[in-house]
Amino acid sequence: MRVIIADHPLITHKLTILRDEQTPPPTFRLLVEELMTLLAYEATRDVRVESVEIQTPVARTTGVRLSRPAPLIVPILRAGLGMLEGMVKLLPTAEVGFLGMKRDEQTLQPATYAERLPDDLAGRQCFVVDPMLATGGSLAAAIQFLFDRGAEDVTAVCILGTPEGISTMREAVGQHNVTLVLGALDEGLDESSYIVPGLGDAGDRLYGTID
Ligand SMILES: O=P(O)(O)OC[C@H]1O[C@H](OP(=O)(O)OP(=O)(O)O)[C@H](O)[C@@H]1O
Ligand SMILES: O=c1cc[nH]c(=O)[nH]1
Ligand SMILES: [Mg+2]
Repeated sequence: MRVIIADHPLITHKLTILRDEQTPPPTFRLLVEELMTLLAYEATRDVRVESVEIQTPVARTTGVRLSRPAPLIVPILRAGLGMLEGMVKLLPTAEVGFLGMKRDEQTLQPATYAERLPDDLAGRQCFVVDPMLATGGSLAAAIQFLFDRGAEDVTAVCILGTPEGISTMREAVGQHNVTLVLGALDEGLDESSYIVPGLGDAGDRLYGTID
């Protein structure tokens, strides 16, 4: 598994506001979307393209367009939904699948409550988005859904990650072709397995506390 940690002052600047407990939900939502767009630049570096010939007002030239089949973006609900628009903006022809997952805060096991994915993902480039890679259980379970459908090329994008989450992912990924893009690598987990320093519960900060 290839791990890319974004190292850019604009990302760190936006992350600092995102982490601040005083930042209200409307600003938080905007920043999550903007950070996704910045991280998408790294995450789509190897997106598949094909040549296309066009006529400019001056000359004929060869450019590229996104190859078919279109890439698949999979946000992990709830919090991943906050990143979807930022990714779709850069990949407007992409299709979108959904996974709904909730980490049990006692056992730390992810429970899947929604799944809407194409049956066959062979040959599709897949992009999974979720702001938080904590223990790694949720993201590992999510990419297993994709492997089970034949996906061979998966890029996961998280705003924050931990060394523990990366280890879990390495084990889950094995020899599959997976790239993990992080906005920042944080210190680790606290006694409740929240990311430190982190930003708290991303889903709650985006959409409110519902449990
Ligand atoms: O790496 P893990 O230890 O599995 O934790 C990370 C998961 O926890 C959060 O979702 P949560 O379960 O809080 O659901 P939510 O998005 O509905 O708030 C987050 O968005 C990840 O999906
Ligand atoms: O720090 C954390 C850990 C899991 N889920 C979150 O939303 N935040
Ligand atoms: Mg949550």
